[in-house]
Amino acid sequence: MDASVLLTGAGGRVGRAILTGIGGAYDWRLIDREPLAADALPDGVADEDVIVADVTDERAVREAVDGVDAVVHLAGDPRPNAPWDSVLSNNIDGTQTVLEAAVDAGVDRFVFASSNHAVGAYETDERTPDMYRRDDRFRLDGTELPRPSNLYGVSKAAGETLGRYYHDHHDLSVACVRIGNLTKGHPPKEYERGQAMWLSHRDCAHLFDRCLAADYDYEIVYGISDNDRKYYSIERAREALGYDPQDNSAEYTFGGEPKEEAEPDSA
Ligand SMILES: NC(=O)C1=CN([C@@H]2O[C@H](COP(=O)(O)OP(=O)(O)OC[C@H]3O[C@@H](n4cnc5c(N)ncnc54)[C@H](O)[C@@H]3O)[C@@H](O)[C@H]2O)C=CC1
Ligand SMILES: O=C1O[C@H](COP(=O)(O)O)[C@@H](O)[C@H](O)[C@H]1O
Repeated sequence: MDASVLLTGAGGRVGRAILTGIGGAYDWRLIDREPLAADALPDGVADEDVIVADVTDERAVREAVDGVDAVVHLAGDPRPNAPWDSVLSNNIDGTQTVLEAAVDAGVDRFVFASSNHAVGAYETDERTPDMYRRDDRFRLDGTELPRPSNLYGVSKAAGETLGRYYHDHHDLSVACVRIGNLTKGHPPKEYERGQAMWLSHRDCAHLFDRCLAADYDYEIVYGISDNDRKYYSIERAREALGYDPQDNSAEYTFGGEPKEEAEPDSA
């Protein structure tokens, strides 16, 4: 029998990438505060498993987690410039509400959509733009302390810490994925930083699949493709989760077009 998974924020960009890639591999329950488009639903999801609710609504969340094996928690305000009242409610309170309900319901694992913005302040004037380039050796590996870029990044660091708390005190397996820049079809165009932290749709789906299948306690990993340009290590994701990404922004021009075979990367 397939594992049952609650996916929060199912109608968004990351949710759609996951459902397109691994929609057939799990029994899904989907929650989003916006109604989900019919074409966003994997085959076979029953109407009662598609829930329109806010993740700060404790009663709705408790009903939603009842009976699932795992939670993939994506719902939140994804804007790097989001104001404090929004990230406090949607991202921090929402994450705590889902975690508390998950442990009370006996859920085994929790996968949290963290962000590059939890560590954006490592990108100092001294390091940039060199760190975005192929031959630069600077790497963050997930063991460093958060250094958020903005209040949104603070909310993601808070989510990681909430995950740590619920893991330590309630024995919940928790994987925090510091997602880079998810872009469909090609890396972000003419954006060195974005190309260094590109996460393709198929690598995104595969990474979240590994988060749902591997055995771990508490992990913080980077969610990027195997880009030649990178300043995030993906070694921990490989080791702890069995992540094996297929895409690389170097296979595209700076403008985002697929390169001809054997065309060298100039950056
Ligand atoms: N797209 C990206 O490149 C990255 C995304 N992330 C994180 O991944 C998660 C998903 O991001 P995206 O799919 O890009 O955003 P999105 O805005 O496309 O999707 C978010 C979904 O969550 C829902 N939502 C928001 N607040 C909610 C609430 N309080 N209750 C219920 N549903 C709510 C929205 O209706 C939307 O469908 C976010 O937590 C974001 O911070 C992190 C790093 C990069
Ligand atoms: O966390 C996020 O990061 C990505 C990439 O950040 P950016 O500053 O390079 O745009 C962003 O696109 C996404 O909306 C956000 O949730």
